Amino acid sequence: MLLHAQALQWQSPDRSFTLSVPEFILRAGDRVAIVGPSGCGKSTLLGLLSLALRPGTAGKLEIDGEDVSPCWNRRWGAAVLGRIRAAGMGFVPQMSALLPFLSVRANIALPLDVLGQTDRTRVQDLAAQLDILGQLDRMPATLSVGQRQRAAIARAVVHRPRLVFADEPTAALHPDQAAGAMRLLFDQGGAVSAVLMVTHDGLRAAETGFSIVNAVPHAGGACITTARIGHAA
Ligand SMILES: Nc1ncnc2c1ncn2[C@@H]1O[C@H](COP(=O)(O)OP(=O)(O)OP(=O)(O)O)[C@@H](O)[C@H]1O
Repeated sequence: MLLHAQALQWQSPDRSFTLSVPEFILRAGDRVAIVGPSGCGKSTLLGLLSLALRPGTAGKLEIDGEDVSPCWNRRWGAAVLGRIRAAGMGFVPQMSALLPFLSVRANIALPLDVLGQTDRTRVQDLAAQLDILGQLDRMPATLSVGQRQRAAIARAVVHRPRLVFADEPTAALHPDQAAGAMRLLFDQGGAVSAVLMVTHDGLRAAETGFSIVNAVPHAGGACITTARIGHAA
């Protein structure tokens, strides 16, 4: 299993919202789309599973067979989590969050730089596939929202991570571009990687081949599990 979460919980600081994740499994080759109403905890789930948000004390999260839960409570933990993220994960944030002081090309290449990889043809290839070749040498502030979103998609997959997380990656795109971008995410890493996407476009996700998981909202929170798509342990 690439990722196995059990009994994870997250509570907002004011305790008004609790997300519970009884079980969530991503295996190599999985392509999963989370759908559900605004505010029900979809981004929070991505934050938890991508090691950006600290879960409550109970529960367990294994990445590639390694239990990372203890990292949250140890001094050395942040470095371990950082290494796992840098080498094995890619993330398309809801707001594209490109670094404003780097060109689009340098933004996309950033994960390669962090890992000490020098092959730049991949940056060019992804930019061509996402139709932003002409934007590579511009600064993020000069791009449209949709162009920035496509650059963020390229940055998330450029280092061929085994776990790709994407938070509404096509929200700002024209339907034709959205279809292409979703397909590109779907095709990333083939059978050795998993892609977990949050989207309000469940129809397109299903057409592309993603398995759909519904967040189940309830008073004061929501529950999200992959058990229902046949991944019970
Ligand atoms: N710091 C915070 N304090 C209080 N509530 C918070 C905080 N952070 C998040 N929440 C609550 O957590 C819930 C889940 O938010 P989240 O962003 O995960 O929802 P979402 O399903 O991704 O929404 P959307 O589809 O609108 O992006 C929301 O109801 C939000 O109000």
